[in-house]
Amino acid sequence: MQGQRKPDSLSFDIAESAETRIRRLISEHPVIIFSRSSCCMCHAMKKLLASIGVHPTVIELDDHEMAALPPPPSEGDDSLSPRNSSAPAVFIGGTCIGGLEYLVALHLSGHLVPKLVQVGALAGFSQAVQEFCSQLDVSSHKRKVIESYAKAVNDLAMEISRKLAESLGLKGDLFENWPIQFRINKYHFTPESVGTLGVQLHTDSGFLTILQDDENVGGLEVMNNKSGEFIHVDPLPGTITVNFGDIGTAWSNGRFCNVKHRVKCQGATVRISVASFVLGPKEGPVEAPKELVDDQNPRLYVPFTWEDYRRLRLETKSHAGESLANMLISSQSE
Ligand SMILES: O=C(O)CCC(=O)C(=O)O
Ligand SMILES: [Fe+2]
Repeated sequence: MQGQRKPDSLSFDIAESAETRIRRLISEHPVIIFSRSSCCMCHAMKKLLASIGVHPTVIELDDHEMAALPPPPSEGDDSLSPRNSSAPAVFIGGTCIGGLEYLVALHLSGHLVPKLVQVGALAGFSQAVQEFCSQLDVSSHKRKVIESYAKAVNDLAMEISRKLAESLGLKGDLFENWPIQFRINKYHFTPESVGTLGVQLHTDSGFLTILQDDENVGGLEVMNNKSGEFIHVDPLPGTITVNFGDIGTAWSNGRFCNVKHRVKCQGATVRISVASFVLGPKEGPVEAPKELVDDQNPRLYVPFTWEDYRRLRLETKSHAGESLANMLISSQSE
């Protein structure tokens, strides 16, 4: 076996020197930590990276191999002590960052996350959140607040969606990569606005919405589909509102009801709400799972993508779910 097989990612070829092996591993993994076994500093580094959504490769080395690690760039922060050769070291995008102190310092300076984005180590929603923050040029404190809010809402949305699917007898991570879009609504209501609509009657176009409504100022009204009457959703601090959108109705083969709602001004004041929309599948069409289709429940909608559906809503200016009728199988066979 010696020297014949090309070593795969984490394997160790006896013919490779410690230096060659380390160089190879550094080049193959965007984020990698070298550490002696059971090191609490390595654990702390892993925890810090995991809190940002990055799960580094960790390689355990013996003392001799640790000494062969390349040093961090010399222009590092002079206030930090030089790296101890037996302490763990993290490499990002092929560059040695150094030990725990250096990693924390990089994070506190706000440079860690952009570096992780740059080397492609942040996946899915984490990357989207980082790019969103970079466009707004927000401070590192605000970036952390947005990051933790996005992560909490993302986790909650996935948990609620999973439970809803379970309630229909479906298992698995069915909504794993479905994008989530955030919207912050700020209403500047004046005395003249009282009684007028801040948001016209609509359904949300996606699968599910998590709405964190203003804790003090009411105005959200939900329509009862049967009677056409409006129900006031009064502010209740510490709670969120969850409703289905059009994709929810199509995906569930008509079992989940998209909710018509609006916002009416109740007083001259500023009102703020944060809506997080679980849209639809990232790739491929929205389609009711086969378990939701049988003789009693024939398939209602043709497969369609969220983007196409959204375009149709915009083009036809139909905001309250009317476009779903165009997607009915019965309407297409006429
Ligand atoms: O501001 C609200 O309470 C509701 C906002 C809303 O319905 C939306 O953003 O889709
Ligand atoms: Fe809405």
